[in-house]
Amino acid sequence: MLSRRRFSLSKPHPILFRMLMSSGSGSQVIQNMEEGHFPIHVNNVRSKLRELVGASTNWRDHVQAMNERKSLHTLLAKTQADLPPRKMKDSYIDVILPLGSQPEIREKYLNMQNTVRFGRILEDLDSLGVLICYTHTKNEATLRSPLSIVTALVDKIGLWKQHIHPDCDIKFTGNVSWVGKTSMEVKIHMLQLLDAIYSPVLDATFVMVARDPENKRPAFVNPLIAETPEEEKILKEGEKNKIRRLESSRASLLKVAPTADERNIIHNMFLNTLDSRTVSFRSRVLLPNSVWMQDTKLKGLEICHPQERNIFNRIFGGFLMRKAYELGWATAYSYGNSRPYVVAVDDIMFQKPVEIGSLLLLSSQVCYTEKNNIQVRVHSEVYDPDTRVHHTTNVFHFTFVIEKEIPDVVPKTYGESMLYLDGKRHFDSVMKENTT
Ligand SMILES: CCCCCCCCCCCCCC(=O)SCCNC(=O)CCNC(=O)[C@H](O)C(C)(C)COP(=O)(O)OP(=O)(O)OC[C@H]1O[C@@H](n2cnc3c(N)ncnc32)[C@H](O)[C@@H]1OP(=O)(O)O
Repeated sequence: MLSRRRFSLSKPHPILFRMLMSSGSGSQVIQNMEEGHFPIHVNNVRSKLRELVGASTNWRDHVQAMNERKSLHTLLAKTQADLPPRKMKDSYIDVILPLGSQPEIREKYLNMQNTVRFGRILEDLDSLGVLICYTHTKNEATLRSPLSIVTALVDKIGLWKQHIHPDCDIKFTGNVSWVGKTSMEVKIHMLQLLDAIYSPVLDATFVMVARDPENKRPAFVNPLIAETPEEEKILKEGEKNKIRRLESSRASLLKVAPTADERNIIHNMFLNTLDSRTVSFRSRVLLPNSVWMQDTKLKGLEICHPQERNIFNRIFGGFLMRKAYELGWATAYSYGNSRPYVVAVDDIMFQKPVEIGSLLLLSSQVCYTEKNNIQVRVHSEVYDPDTRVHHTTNVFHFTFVIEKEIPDVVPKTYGESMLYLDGKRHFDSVMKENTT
């Protein structure tokens, strides 16, 4: 079988496009194009979402809009079996981001290196993932949806390309790929028009959760049925993904001790950094070409203004991802002294909603390095200055690559060693994914 090496610093592999087209997602793309689906302009995704939940366009009307949503409680299903099953193609959506054909929208997406701001793409992926779920759960008989659909997890985003061109059209396609009782897995593909052909840029898997109109309790979503053996396989993969997520949560270093191999790695690093001139466990020295993990940190603060709200009057998940990504990118940049390129994003768990008005503290650090790869972890928490209480809202994991040699990051404390091992687990899973 061909190696699906998702990302390298070399030119994109021409075979990738054909592979995508021959995989489940690709044939879905062709099938739906043939069935005459018209793409939605990216600027219309948010307005569609606003209409679906009846969100206010002005902040001053948000309380009234939320009160109106309460009456939608009666539309919620009592059991999942009360809802009609849906097919994968029912939630299929094409969205166009016409950077090539509509130059006026480029500005928002442009970075200093004349490529596309990946943080903006994260925002679009998040809104699109939610719209796909609303399409899956749509009840033609009602204008408004009683569901509040929120992002629970960015399972993974793997990039096929190093550069995203700022002047070529982009297309997103996606559909619901697995359904639980109240949660939905969504797969999204992003392609860019180069030399008259759409080539893959990235693949993303999100998990969205449906809640009642007030976003207080979980709410049932329509079951999903497979129509073809290919779709059956996608459904089974979704089930496996759910099990994998549970297993990795059980094995979290916050809950259980590291494995024997991992303990060896940490102990060897500890021995390598003991000062041979003193007979002390406390005197530590860095090997050449390495950096203490504690010296790799960058921090940021965001005041969460209403402008960044989502349709449920909380802070938009895509905005949180953009801010975390940009801080993570700057962390990798200052660590490697050279422009980093994102390879993968994985396992971003949205643990708690961020309320409007919160002070959001972002803290980023390099937690693992291997060859010219940098694994960055960004922790975000909200802080209430009145009570001085902190709450973690998200942990973000980004994998970057740099075009030159970088120093090794070295943990000093036990806590940092756990961050190192967690970073290594994330990096290894990204690499495994890239080569299978
Ligand atoms: C107004 C103008 C605005 C303009 C437009 C703006 C842009 C448009 C914006 C559009 C909107 C953009 C979007 C935004 O901006 S959404 C904003 C970002 N996201 C959030 O704020 C979510 C914060 N987190 C939470 O609220 C809770 O943790 C949630 C609700 C997620 C879970 O809560 P809780 O833990 O209590 O849930 P439960 O125990 O009852 O389980 C319920 C189900 O959830 C499944 N589950 C849970 N966690 C995970 C996980 N990590 N991986 C996989 N699955 C997970 C679980 O298996 C179960 O599934 P099932 O077995 O039932 O199937």
